[in-house]
Amino acid sequence: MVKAVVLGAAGGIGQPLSLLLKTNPLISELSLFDIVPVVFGVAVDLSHIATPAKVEGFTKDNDGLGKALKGADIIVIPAGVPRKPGMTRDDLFKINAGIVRDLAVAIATTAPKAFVLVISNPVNSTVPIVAEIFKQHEVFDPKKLFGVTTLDVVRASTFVAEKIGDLSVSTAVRVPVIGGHSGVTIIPLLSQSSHSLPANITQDDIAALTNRIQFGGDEVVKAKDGTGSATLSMAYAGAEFAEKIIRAIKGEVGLVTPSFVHLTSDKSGAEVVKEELGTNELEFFSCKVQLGATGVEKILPIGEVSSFEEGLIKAAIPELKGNIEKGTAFVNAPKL
Ligand SMILES: NC(=O)c1ccc[n+]([C@@H]2O[C@H](COP(=O)([O-])OP(=O)(O)OC[C@H]3O[C@@H](n4cnc5c(N)ncnc54)[C@H](O)[C@@H]3O)[C@@H](O)[C@H]2O)c1
Ligand SMILES: O=C(O)C[C@H](O)C(=O)O
Repeated sequence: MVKAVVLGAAGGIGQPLSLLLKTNPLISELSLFDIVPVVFGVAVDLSHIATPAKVEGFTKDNDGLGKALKGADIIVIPAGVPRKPGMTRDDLFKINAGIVRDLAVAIATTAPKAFVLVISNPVNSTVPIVAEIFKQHEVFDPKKLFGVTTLDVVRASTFVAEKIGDLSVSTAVRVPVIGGHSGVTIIPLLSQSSHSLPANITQDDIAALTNRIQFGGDEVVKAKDGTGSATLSMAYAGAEFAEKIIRAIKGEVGLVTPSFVHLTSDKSGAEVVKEELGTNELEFFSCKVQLGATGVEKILPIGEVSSFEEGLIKAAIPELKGNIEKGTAFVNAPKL
């Protein structure tokens, strides 16, 4: 029995993500929470699909959030505002930081043992916010908190397959994307791609491909022209990541995926990554993570990278550090 919860379930990501989770036969209960009442309609609509999950919708009324979260195994958070053209993900902090903080408080008090998957931007800051709230409530388990960076991985697979000239290989293409989830903090390791790029590819092509993966979100924001950012591809990526977590909970071994996780100081493998990065100053980093039934089983080394990628890593560290500290300070700043 697996209970999954979507917070922000009536939104652009929330609705298709809830649809994909409803079609996942591993989920037995699906609770949908949003602040807008259309979430009830979304839940009724999905409840007619002939798959095992029992679906229910909740708003804030009558402690809906508490009821939605009760007994949750996995909680996915796409609640919050999306970008418009000209905005950075950090520009969303002002609104989304408070939304994510309040949801984290509810999780800490109602479902502290659940796996928490954060989609709301800016991920580099919202994940630290959740961690700090959990620390304050003494329920922080770094193995169970994930920033969802899967869309970067999905984009990398697609764009590499396009370069190869065969989209049919895209689901098999594996490109680790590490770092964070915004602009230069998104670090695709094309040198570690499971599928070789065409032999005639130049360093300029690699730089252009890297840039497209780093700024793929902007491509969608521009195309949607003021009406939002990636929703459908994000729902696909979120459902894929959630499925991996659920399969791991159910005992499947050997699942590896990049995710923005806490670099704990235990023997999880984080020490090796810190050494590779040449800094102890990052509390979070998107790493290749080996999943187990209790969450992050092992953080895998970054491994061998090209000198171009080494430059990307160096360039990402200061921005990532600032984003993480901003999230942490938001929770811990003294109240005046
Ligand atoms: N991690 C990623 O790769 C990634 C990809 C795409 C979008 N995003 C982010 O996901 C977020 C959502 O994007 P969207 O396009 O679905 O936006 P949206 O505006 O379409 O939907 C957001 C939903 O959140 C709900 N909401 C707002 N406050 C809430 C609260 N306190 N509790 C519960 N629900 C609440 C809204 O009512 C709305 O239904 C944005 O911050 C966006 O930047 C992240
Ligand atoms: O670009 C955005 O703001 C949404 C998301 O983070 C994305 O990568 O598509």
